[in-house]
Amino acid sequence: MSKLKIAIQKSGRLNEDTIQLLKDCGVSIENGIDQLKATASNFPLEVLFLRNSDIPQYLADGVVDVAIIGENTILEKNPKLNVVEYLGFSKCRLSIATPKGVLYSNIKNLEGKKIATSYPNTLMRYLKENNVNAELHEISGSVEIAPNIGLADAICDLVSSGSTLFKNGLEEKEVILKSEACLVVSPVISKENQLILNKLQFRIQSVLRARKSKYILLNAPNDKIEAISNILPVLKSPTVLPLAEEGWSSLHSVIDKDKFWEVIDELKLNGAEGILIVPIEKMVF
Ligand SMILES: Nc1ncnc2c1ncn2[C@@H]1O[C@H](COP(=O)(O)OP(=O)(O)OP(=O)(O)O)[C@@H](O)[C@H]1O
Ligand SMILES: O=P(O)(O)OC[C@H]1O[C@H](OP(=O)(O)OP(=O)(O)O)[C@H](O)[C@@H]1O
Ligand SMILES: [Mg+2]
Repeated sequence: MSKLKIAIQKSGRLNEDTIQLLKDCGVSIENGIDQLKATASNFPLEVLFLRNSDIPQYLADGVVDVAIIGENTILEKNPKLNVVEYLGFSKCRLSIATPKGVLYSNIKNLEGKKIATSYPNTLMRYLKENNVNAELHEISGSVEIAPNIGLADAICDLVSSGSTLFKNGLEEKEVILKSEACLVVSPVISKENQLILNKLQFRIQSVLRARKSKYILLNAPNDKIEAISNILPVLKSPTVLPLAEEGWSSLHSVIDKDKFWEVIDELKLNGAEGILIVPIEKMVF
């Protein structure tokens, strides 16, 4: 039977969350520490542990069928590749930064300047769109040091908390793109493996949906059920079950995990009691 070949990062920022996602999808992969290839024991999947920068080419050539990788790497190496799912982790942005205090009102200020970056293609595209000519210096890491050693006037690199910029006396001036981990498919995936990918993607979607949601249970007087149902930011109308105590019911529903705190006071004002919020493992539609 055919196996879907998936590329994931060998080690680094994406590795742990990627393996956790596959685990949450019920896919068990056991690889020794130095092993670069592993086979799932309970799903037709072969996992290749690779360097991020090599993955776009392997996708284009069909050496792997699919990959979990930062969208920033795809946009830099091969923007034509097809992103089929955003995965909600490794969120960061690609930004232009200059030394603190340097005046900067817009991208035109970079005309004729030197910019150090690990993202020359993405940056060049952005500069071209804005009709700016600048000199790019490609560096593979520690880009933030470039202005301090006189190598560049500005940098273009990934930012998340901003602490690397801060530590190097730099200020973020312009966001070029926002990125997160995503699922990317090879343009030459076989029909057979596309069917396996559909199954994996269905599982991923169920896991991601569950991560965004919580299950809410609360007790309420019967005459308040309608008011409370109207407040709850739910997918469908809640399940209402009678309590042993006359005139009271229990309401159950699924809510967006970020919206709960916005409505808690209103729920209480409308008589909700004994509110429980519990995690959901999978949400299958
Ligand atoms: N500070 C950050 N916060 C959140 N996500 C980040 C951050 N830095 C990088 N990322 C994301 O994680 C991905 C992997 O980054 P990492 O530094 O682990 O690998 P790399 O050095 O780019 O690649 P390679 O696997 O080739 O060594 C990046 O492409 C980006 O999508
Ligand atoms: O805004 P922050 O939270 O400080 O994160 C930004 C830093 O994180 C990444 O580097 P990483 O730590 O992955 O090191 P690397 O350059 O060796 O990949 C990125 O290249 C920045 O330097
Ligand atoms: Mg990095």
